[in-house]
Amino acid sequence: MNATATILKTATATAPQTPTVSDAVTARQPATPTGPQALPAPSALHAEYPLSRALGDGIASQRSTVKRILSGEDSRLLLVVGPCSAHDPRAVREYAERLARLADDVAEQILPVMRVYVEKPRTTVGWKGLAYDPDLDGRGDIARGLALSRELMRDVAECGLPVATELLQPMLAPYLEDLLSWVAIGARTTESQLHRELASGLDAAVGFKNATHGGVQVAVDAMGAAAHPHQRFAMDAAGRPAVAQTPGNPHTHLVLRGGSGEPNYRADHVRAAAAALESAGQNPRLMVDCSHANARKDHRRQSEVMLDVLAQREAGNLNLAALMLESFLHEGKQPLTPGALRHGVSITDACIGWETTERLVKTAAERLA
Ligand SMILES: O=C[C@H](O)[C@H](O)COP(=O)(O)O
Ligand SMILES: C=C(OP(=O)(O)O)C(=O)O
Repeated sequence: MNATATILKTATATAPQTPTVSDAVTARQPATPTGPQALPAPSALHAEYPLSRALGDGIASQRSTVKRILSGEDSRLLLVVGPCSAHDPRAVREYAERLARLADDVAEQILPVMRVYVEKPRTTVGWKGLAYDPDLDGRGDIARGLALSRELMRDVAECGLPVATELLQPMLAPYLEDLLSWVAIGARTTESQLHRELASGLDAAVGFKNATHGGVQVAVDAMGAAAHPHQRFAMDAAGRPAVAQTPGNPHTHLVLRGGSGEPNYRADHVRAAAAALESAGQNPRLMVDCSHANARKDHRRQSEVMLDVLAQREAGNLNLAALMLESFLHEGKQPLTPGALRHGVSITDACIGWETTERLVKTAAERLA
């Protein structure tokens, strides 16, 4: 019996109702070790899903627009928006089409960048994202996950939207990084030297989140580390282990996401964070993540956070350069129950639905006009 069969059988035996993938993951028995299985090299995936010259130029220009907003040369608001995780490419494409239309409507005030998050960092265990487990069944077909992720990001970029993702597994970056206009290093990895080194070699702007317990200094330190050149362990385009020399990335910023269930988006938090950045000689312009601990894990509170931040901006605090929203076609979240998934609903963190998103983004554009 292979490992998949063991996982599902265990879950069925222990759970009286339909097993979810999370059940399967938590009920997992020690897997029989198998030898490593080969993955395609980054160059193979690039050849299968190439970037046209026009798309490559478009992404280069989107990256520099993002950087200009973060440095204050462009006074628009950067808005990283989209599903918590991209579990269903069809629903993500549908969302991208809607967002691309909305982006045109608000282009004078806001630059929407779409979340296409194909890796999820987990607090303990759980589904880890499209790149790891595209079939949502715990088998972990990473080769297929990488291909679907690249194809999906390319399709989103083809809609004219800049693409954002969290980079979690440094080995995954060479497969996707040419498609990215903005990158997050998440709250669980901002303190990691590997992720700081990774950020130091990226051409896209990088947001470092404050730690899950709320500490902001780790992100300030991360910005300093990422601005430096590094020699890092890497994988070359042919998939061979290599030493990469990174140039250092001066285009990084802080993301306030709240910590230990407490928000940190209010004016006093923003002032304190900007002061910490300035005293470290770093860019004080930052992003507020309206979700996660800033919304106390309640997606309905994202609007409240966004409106508060807009009011701070109207009051003159231009350090508030960017916002993040977790939003999908439909509101809320659902358990990962194979065969019973609702279209366009998150299977990780709860999201606001499309109508609320559209209303909020249009309201923001009117207020910023
Ligand atoms: O954004 C997503 C989640 O907050 C993050 O991946 C952690 O999720 P978990 O606590 O459900 O594992
Ligand atoms: C995992 C995420 O955020 P954080 O690192 O803030 O938990 C996310 O934005 O998907």
